Amino acid sequence: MSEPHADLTFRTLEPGDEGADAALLRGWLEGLSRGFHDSRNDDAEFDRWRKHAGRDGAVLRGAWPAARVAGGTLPVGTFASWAGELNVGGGRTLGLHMISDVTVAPTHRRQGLLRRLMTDDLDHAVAQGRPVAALTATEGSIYGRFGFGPAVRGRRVEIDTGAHFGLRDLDDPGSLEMVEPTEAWPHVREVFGRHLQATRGAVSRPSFYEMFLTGEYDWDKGAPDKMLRAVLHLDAAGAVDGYALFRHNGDHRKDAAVELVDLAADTTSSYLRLWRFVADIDLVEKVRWGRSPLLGTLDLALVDPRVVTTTALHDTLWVRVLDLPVALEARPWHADGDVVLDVDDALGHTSGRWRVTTSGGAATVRRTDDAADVRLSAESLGQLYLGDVDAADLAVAGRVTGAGADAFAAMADGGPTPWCTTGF
Ligand SMILES: CC(=O)SCCNC(=O)CCNC(=O)[C@H](O)C(C)(C)COP(=O)(O)OP(=O)(O)OC[C@H]1O[C@@H](n2cnc3c(N)ncnc32)[C@H](O)[C@@H]1OP(=O)(O)O
Repeated sequence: MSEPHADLTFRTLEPGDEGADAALLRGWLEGLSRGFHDSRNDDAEFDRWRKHAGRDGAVLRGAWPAARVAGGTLPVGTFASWAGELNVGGGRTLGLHMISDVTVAPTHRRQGLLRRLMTDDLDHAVAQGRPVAALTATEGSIYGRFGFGPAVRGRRVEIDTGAHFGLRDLDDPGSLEMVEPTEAWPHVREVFGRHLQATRGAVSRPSFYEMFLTGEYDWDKGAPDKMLRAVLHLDAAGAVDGYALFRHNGDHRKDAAVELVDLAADTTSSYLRLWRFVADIDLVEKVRWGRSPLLGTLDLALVDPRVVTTTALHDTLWVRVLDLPVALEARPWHADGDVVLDVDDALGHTSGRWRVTTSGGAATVRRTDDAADVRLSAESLGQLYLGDVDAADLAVAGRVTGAGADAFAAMADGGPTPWCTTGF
């Protein structure tokens, strides 16, 4: 039997490398667009994409078929990754391997091409010393087999900002200023940077967020985002400590609504004042937001919680542990204890038995030959890693087993619930 994929050439490309083959890069981008059913890209779009992917230091993997009828630059598989940061709780961030742009052409689907690209890429992540990998998924059925679990969930909400909207206590010494999104951008970047350091489950933003949050270009529309608006919140001393980016949906009748694009703030009073602002916009009585936490400060500050309707609940971040001791020692723990985990990891990165000893909120983790107290898969480990799902609930579902499951759950389970407002 011949080698699998013997007819394909596997390459990695670095868009940030000036000497990279521009024709292959262009082909890679077109392969990606084809895979996601997007339109072709013009020269300006290619330049824009390359600039941002280059700034991220992205590594692009692809599989190219031998040229037959076509010119040979379009790959039949695409896969991108780069280094970022993940807040793992307890005020700590870890190096993150961020994965995106995964496509396989219809001619080559279900022949193990994604498996090959994923295996190569995770090996690369380990070689780079990145302890955790993450992605956002198009389908829930793809990534569990590779050790990723849905680790952060979020909600799409519609908020009735009419007569029933009211906040309990809003004692805000600060003020608001509407500015152009490009003027807001340096502040948006700084406030978000603090949000990343403070929020469990938050992920650093890829470079393309600048284009997206300044309205320079909306990739979905293929045009600048001329409807984007920005407001900054300033504290009593005049320093920017919060922002909201939003756009009106263009409907000036019954379905007039504001879509909240992004909102972050350093303090609760700044956060709620920004919500008050968005809710008070005239001629609009609906605000929609796709990045709401499962239960957030706004929900708890509302006089009438029923003004919030959850229109969708989704997984926002899939996580895969690559270096188990580094990952588990970085996250917070909630009870002292000592258990031996036996992890079933089909790709091998976290396989085997590990003694986890917790004391005073911190863990030490060592490889061991001792008998296991707890058994779980790499996928379950990824799912419970940030605390979105309790180990106790996974135990009830039969996904964390063994005599030490209750002890492990007591050690691992505890807030806060993670929240991620970054898509990639
Ligand atoms: C992070 C991101 O970018 S998410 C975006 C994912 N991409 C898309 O949704 C674009 C459209 N889909 C595709 O391009 C392809 O179908 C891909 C990339 C999802 C899968 O690529 P393929 O090369 O067909 O996957 P591959 O053959 O390596 O499959 C590996 C395993 O996953 C399974 N699998 C692959 N895709 C799916 C799926 N969509 N649903 C369920 N199982 C799947 C295969 O059956 C196989 O299982 P096995 O190991 O038990 O035999």
